[in-house]
Order: sequence, then structure tokens, then C-alpha cells
Amino acid sequence: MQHDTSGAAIQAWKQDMSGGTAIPAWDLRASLSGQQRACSRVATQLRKPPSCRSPCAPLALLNSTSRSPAQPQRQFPLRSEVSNYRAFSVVRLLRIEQGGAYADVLSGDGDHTWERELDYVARTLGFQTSALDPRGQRQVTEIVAGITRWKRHLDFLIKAYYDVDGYDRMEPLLRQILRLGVYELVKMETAPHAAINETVKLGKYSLRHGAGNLVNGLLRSISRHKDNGTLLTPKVKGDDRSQARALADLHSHPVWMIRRWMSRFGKDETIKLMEWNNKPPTYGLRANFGRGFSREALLEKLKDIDVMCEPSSVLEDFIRVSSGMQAVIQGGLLQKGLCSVQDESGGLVVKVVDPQPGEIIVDCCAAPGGKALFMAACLKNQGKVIAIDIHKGKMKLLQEAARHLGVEHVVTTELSDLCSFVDKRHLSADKVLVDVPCSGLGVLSKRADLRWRKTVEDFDEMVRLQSILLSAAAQLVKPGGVLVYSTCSIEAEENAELVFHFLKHHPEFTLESVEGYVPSQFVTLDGFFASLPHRHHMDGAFAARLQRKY
Ligand SMILES: C[S@@+](CC[C@H](N)C(=O)[O-])C[C@H]1O[C@@H](n2cnc3c(N)ncnc32)[C@H](O)[C@@H]1O
Repeated sequence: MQHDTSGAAIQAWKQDMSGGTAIPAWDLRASLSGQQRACSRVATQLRKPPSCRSPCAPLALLNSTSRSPAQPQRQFPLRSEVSNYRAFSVVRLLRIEQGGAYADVLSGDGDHTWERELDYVARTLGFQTSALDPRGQRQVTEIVAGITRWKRHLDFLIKAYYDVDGYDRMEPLLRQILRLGVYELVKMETAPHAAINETVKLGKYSLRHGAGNLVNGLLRSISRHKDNGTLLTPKVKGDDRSQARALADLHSHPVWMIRRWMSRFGKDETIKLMEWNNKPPTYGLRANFGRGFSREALLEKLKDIDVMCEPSSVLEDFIRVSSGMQAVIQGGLLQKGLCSVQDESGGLVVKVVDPQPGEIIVDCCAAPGGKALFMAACLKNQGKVIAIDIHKGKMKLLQEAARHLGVEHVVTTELSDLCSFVDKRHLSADKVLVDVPCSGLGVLSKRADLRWRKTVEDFDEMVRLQSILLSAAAQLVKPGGVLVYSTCSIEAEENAELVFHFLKHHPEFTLESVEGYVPSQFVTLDGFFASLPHRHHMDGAFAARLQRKY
């Protein structure tokens, strides 16, 4: 049986997935004036939308993508002998690679979404599988994230035991099936006979008999070499470029990223950073003291539902979750407003802002609201957080989350492009946070697909937009007030370099050290806040605290 995986079926889910990748924030109006136009120009020049889905976003966002209604279901034969979660995994991987969908480790939890995916599976593979139970759903989420992370390493093995030309010509679906089989053999604890038999069935039924044979031969060969301890491994030797290429195959990252990190951190630290990025991510939860809910009470609740977690050692209301986020979601803790999902690095950025009761604080790029809502809680019902963002859908989520957390009366939302807001309104705020869209290179453990979607060319345009947003935000700060610039990036262009450039052109601002606002291990020599995943075991982030003199 043969199915065309490059034709109508792929088009169908490509269309459906576009809702998950399009960022309407960038559709700025041509009629904007002055600085507005500058914002708009940079925005429309950006080919790809910047990474603006913060990992500290409320989970509702991660689960919501607006999609067109499902196509009418054709009749496909049921193949109950094919493992359903494996079939779902390869189809989702295909969608990610060809449709550009997000490989978010927490996505796809609503029934509606899984139902839709069942339909994608039938239309892509040409047969139906049974629906997934919650365990199967978790398996798909984990396998897809794992294969997305390890893609380059898996491809190294496939090319080594098949051949490079054959790999280049391979049908996209067959490539995903092979990646799944190799992943199960080398990165999971799956028994070799199960990994091989199940993957062979997928190849045979979704493509043709010969594909099953190919999968069988390649996986058996890899399994045999693994058992004998003779599995090929990239040799890290030669000049910097050759070493970076071998490390890229070994640790599954793009060569350009490795070269950039090697020149900054050295080889050993770069390897540690990649190891962190390849591990299943940890998540942060912030106990909502606004609703009178303590961290201790939250820890008790989490223990009851078997969530593996520990109190944060750097933030008093935070908990670090190493596994069991699905239970947190299913347990309804977020909807009840007992806690919100926020990485400790995001919490530390709020500490740099240091919100105090009675203050007027503007959050210039606020949605989906992780930092804005934490700041609102810190105001203890006195003061205001004015949350500005250009993205309508994410702004809605911010408003919803504000209600869940019980801080809606201190949060005002402004759906607007920051530059047009600044042109129209003359605010004079105590504190202004501008948490700009960025490369997201500090959050690669959570955003498995990001490493493959970013290119070195993205930086220039991103930095131009960040500079424009920072200059616009600066206009909202009162004399004596504070401006905080932040990213979830670990790259100098978007961080320290950009801030120094800003200070050169804005003598009304001075750099204030973050010493005293965050623990000393996060304070750089220049007085910035910086978290590095491999050193601090949390997402990478950056913040600068700037004071307005006049
Ligand atoms: C990194 S995210 C902010 C995350 C948020 N601070 C949080 O903690 O949840 C960047 C945000 O900037 C917004 N954005 C991008 N360009 C903008 C503009 N010109 N004006 C206002 N917001 C903008 C995006 O819509 C996105 O929500």
C-alpha cells in the first residue's frame, strides 16, 4: 500500500497548522506614524515571527491554537495492530517539520486537539488507529519532543548505517519512521525487538512492504552494533570547525550555535549547555499568594498528585517541577488560581523590576502575562499594572489568567503596538518593563524545535526591533523611574550589547546594578541579571535595570 505524503494530505494539515505558527502581532497597519512606522517596518521585514511564546506563559496558551474545522473524515481501514502512539508521533513530527508547527512539549492536551490528530493520522498514513488514552498522549508528547531534540544525532546514525545519498532522497514519512525506531533503540529503554517490530509495521502499512524491510535492516544493524559496543560515534577532533561539526552530530545542535557558544564559553561549558538543552525540561510554578495560597500548601497538593518537585532555592514562592506537569494541568490547579506556570528565570526578572505597592508599572510586551501577573500580585491591591501587547489572542489569555489569579482589578490591558501607544498616550510610570521578543536561545530545553528554526541571520533584524521597542518603552518612564529591559536569550547582541548601545544614545538613563534585587550568582560583572541554563539550572534570561535621571 502506498500513500502520497507530499500531496493533498500534507496540504490539509499544513493549512490547519498555520494557526499555530502565524503571529498576527506582526500584521501592523501601514498607516502608522513616526516611531510606529519604524516598529511596523521591522516587524513586517521579519520573515519569521520572533519567538514570543514565553515558556513562563500560562499553560492555556500552550494548549490553544486556532485551527480551521476538521476536514470531513474519509473511510480508512482500522489497523489496531499498529501502535497508536507511535503512529501519532510520526505524523506529528511530519507536521512539525513540514508544517512548521510548534513542538511544544506541553501542547496538544485538549480532547478536541487529540481528536483532530486522530484524523491527521488517518489522512496521512492511510489507515486509522485507536484513540489515545492519557498515557498514550504523554508518550506522544515525550517522544516528539525527544526526537525533535535529537534529530541531528539520529540522522547521523541513519546516514552512517544507510547512506547519505539514500537519506537525502528518502520520503519524509520514511525518515520520520526511521528516526522513531533509532530513537527508541538508542535513547529510550524500549526492548529492541519491540522497537524494531513496531517501527517495521508502521513502515509497511503506511508506505509499502519494501519500506518495512528497509526499516528492519537498518534498525537491526544499529541494534547489533549498540549491543556489541561498536555503534559509530562522531569523533571530536581537528580544527574548530571540524570539532563543531562533530559536536553538532553528537549533541544534536546546529553548527553555528555551537561555534558561537564555543568562542564564548569554551568547549566544556558548551557541551554542558547542550546537555541541559537535551534533557527533559523542568518547569517552575509560582504559588499564588494573592489568593492566600502558600508555597507549603502547594507543595503538599503537588505531593498528593505525585508531582516530582522541590522548593526553589532562589525565589520564595516558587517550586521547581522535574516531572508531572500533566498532573498539575489535569488537577485543575491552574484554573483554580492556586498557582501559575513561571520559570524561576522569569520570576527573577520581576525581582529586578522590584514592584512595590502603590506603584504604576507598565509592562510593554506583556502577553501572555507571566511577569505582568506576578508584578500585579506584588502590588498587594495597591497600584496598577498597565499591560500592553499587540497580540489579541495572547492578551485574552492574560485577562483570563488575571481573573483566575484574582488580580484583575490591578491590571489594565491595552491591546496596541507599543510604538503607537507611546505616540498617543503620555504616561509617566514609576517602573516600565520591556520583555522583548527574542531568539529564545535561553529556552531551548523547553522549545525543542527552536534550535532548528533559528538562523544566525535572524539576529540583525531581531536586534533592530528590540532597540525600537526599548526606545519606545523609555518614553513611558518618569524622571527617577526605572526601566527594565529583558529577554529569554543568552546572546550578547540581544542583551548587554544592545543595552550599552541604548545608553550611548540615551544619556538620560544610567545603568543600575541588579545587586540586591537578585541573588549574587545571577549578577554579571557589568551589573546585569543573567541566568545561564547549564550554570543555574533554569531557563536562560537577561535583564538590565536602567534609571531615568531627568
Ligand atoms: C517575550 S514575549 C513577552 C512575554 C511576557 N512578558 C510574559 O512574561 O509572559 C514578547 C511579547 O511582545 C509582544 N510584541 C511584539 N511586538 C510588539 C509591539 N510592537 N508592541 C507591543 N507588543 C509587542 C508579542 O506579542 C509578545 O507577546
